[in-house]
Amino acid sequence: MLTIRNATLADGRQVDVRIDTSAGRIAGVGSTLTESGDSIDATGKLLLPGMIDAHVHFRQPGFDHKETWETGSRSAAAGGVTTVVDQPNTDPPTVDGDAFDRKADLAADSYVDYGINGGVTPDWDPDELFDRPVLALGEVFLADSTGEMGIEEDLFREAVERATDEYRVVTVHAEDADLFSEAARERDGDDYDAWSAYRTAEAEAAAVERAVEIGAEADASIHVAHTSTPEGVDAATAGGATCEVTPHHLFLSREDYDELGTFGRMNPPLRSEDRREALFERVADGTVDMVATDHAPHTREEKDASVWDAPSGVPGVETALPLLLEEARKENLSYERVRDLTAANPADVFGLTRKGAVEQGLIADLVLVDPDDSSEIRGEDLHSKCGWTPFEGMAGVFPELTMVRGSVVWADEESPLVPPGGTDESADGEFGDPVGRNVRG
Ligand SMILES: NC(=O)N[C@@H](CC(=O)O)C(=O)O
Ligand SMILES: [Zn+2]
Ligand SMILES: [Zn+2]
Repeated sequence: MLTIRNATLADGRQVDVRIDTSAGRIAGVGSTLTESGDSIDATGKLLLPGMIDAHVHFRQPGFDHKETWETGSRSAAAGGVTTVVDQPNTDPPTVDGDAFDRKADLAADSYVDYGINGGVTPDWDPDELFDRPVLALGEVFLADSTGEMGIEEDLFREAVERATDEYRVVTVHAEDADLFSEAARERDGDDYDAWSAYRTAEAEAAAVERAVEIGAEADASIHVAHTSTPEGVDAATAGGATCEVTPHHLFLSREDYDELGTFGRMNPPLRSEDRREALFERVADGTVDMVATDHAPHTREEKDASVWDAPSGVPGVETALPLLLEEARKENLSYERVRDLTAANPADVFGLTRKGAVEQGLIADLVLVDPDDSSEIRGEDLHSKCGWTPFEGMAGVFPELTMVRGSVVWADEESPLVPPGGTDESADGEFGDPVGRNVRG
């Protein structure tokens, strides 16, 4: 047993939290718990449910040079993410039984819990896929992105119907390539803003509307990935779908291209400051269901290309919760909102009923934070294999301690707990053992 004493929860309650470390569960939450076993003093510290990141690309199999399950999940643990959902655009793409099994073997190296999504291409094998513990279907690409997995509408409809029969959520990459601006393609390769001019906001909104329409006809659970515009959020919400927003669309805009160059190229692209602010409002007011990172690392060498040739995608799994906690520290978001965006709502949308809250009986996925300890985000301090971040120089509040099912997977040098038999020291903390498990069994 471990007692975390006098911690502050997101709703402001100061409680003792008792953890059954062998069962990996929260044994009690209250103000008068009798201590038994080890205890740590968490006075002045914030205790949150671990972040559930519904959208990561850990790049294995096939692209180990960009990220691996070990490096990606370490980055997650150091950023307070205790569950990730990996997307199917790997090599091979996760569209059949063998590809799923291969990825599941690689995920055994994960430091945090994980779900593995199934993907859809013309040669997908749903029977084999749904014979496996697939968490959800998606991201299903309605336009090409990294991995060129864009599909036609009739196949999308078929996939939505099958996923619904299998009681799975369908996560959609909603952009309509017919509405991309071909005129923008004439702009120079170092005119980085051209990428946002090319993959238009209208292309997102139209694709979201179509996807939720098809979803409604099948009575499906549609989740719109990385909605980058207020119009996209409003179309998803109006269509009865859930949606996610990424940190890069919340904290970066077209005005950052001068600084970022191709390190600011992703799909869907960065939008105007006005749209970024309107998106932030929808995150703060509860219209947006969750923040998910779309952690999509590429190497510096790959990004060293024209805006038309560089790959799309940015890392984000380690900086998402810290950036949101910085907004809460500045009182732009409530801690309860941060908790709902990063844990309670993803747990609810993806059916992870034993995760997502600091409550007795739930799985002990926990993050301990000093809420006032803001620090500078630097790519060199982060643990992703790619070694860079688009948030360089911004402020974040990083976890002191991250726990997955009662095991310490990350402890920074201020942490009151160190991982028993931790694997190795990193510059600013220590990892425990890789304890990640498939959340679907
Ligand atoms: N978002 C991106 O720009 N890239 C993602 C794929 C995706 O989410 O579309 C990637 O896997 O690189
Ligand atoms: Zn996508
Ligand atoms: Zn993605």
